[in-house]
Amino acid sequence: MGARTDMTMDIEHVSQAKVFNGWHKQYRHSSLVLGCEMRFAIFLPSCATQDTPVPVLYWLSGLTCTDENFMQKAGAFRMAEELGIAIVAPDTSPRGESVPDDPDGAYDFGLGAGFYLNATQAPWSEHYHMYDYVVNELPALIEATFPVSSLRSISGHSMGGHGALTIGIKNADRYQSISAFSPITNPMKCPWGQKAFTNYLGPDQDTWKAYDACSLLESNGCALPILVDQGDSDGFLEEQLKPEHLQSAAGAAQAQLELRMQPGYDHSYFFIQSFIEDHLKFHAKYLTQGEG
Ligand SMILES: N[C@@H](CCC(=O)N[C@@H](CS)C(=O)NCC(=O)O)C(=O)O
Repeated sequence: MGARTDMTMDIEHVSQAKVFNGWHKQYRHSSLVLGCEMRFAIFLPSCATQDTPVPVLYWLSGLTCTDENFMQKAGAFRMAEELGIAIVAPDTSPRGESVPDDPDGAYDFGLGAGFYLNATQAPWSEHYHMYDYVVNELPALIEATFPVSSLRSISGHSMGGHGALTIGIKNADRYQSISAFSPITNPMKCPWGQKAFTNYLGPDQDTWKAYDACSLLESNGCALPILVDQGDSDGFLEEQLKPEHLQSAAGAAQAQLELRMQPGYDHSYFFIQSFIEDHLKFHAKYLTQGEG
């Protein structure tokens, strides 16, 4: 079944399940900015109606993920229902047979690894526009289709933590608050980021700064509150994630960053599940209680 929106786009209902009195639903739609079919998931708390629209937390997942990892593993719905917050989880890259992938099939580039940027280099530049998708196209579709308000916050994990930080820092007028679990904080200085940026953006590192949270803090500062949780037993911590770089950049920019190192936790959704309620309550302060 297709529900026609104001945006002359059809969205196709894929699945739904009642959870903690709210609803988890998946949809497929044709993305204009990505040039392919995309699937996303939404959790709608039971209080969401046309008369009482709810704010939305956008969740950006990490390498290899789809809309399903967070929704199935994070354990977020009991608290999202209690707080009256919708959660939207997009996919992590454009998808489909016409979308190019890493030539060696590696997990850290191409499909499942869109890095929430707009690629400028062929062949990636035809479809890989996850920045525009997350910032503009998806919220417009969500707000035209569901009983939600235009109050938004953004969070994510690993590559998605990089996405949440960079998108939030660059669009402080569109979001209320930013959080991240185990984010890639300084992609210009780590192997995952250097591989992705070289391929998607080309060799000129000046163009990389627009998608590097530490560079963006240096050039833009950040007016929004930021919460970051990082496990100290995360196998990617030193080589890829570098939270100390974010802390220095935030300090220099006088940004409101709370970085919490969590002893014994790794990079998995067990870690996210352990602290997701803190992140939901953090965002609720700015989404539903007018702080900020
Ligand atoms: N060793 C992993 C690396 C990728 C990875 O750790 N992905 C993280 C995000 S960076 C994730 O959330 N994986 C999916 C999950 O745990 O559900 C693999 O090859 O799949």
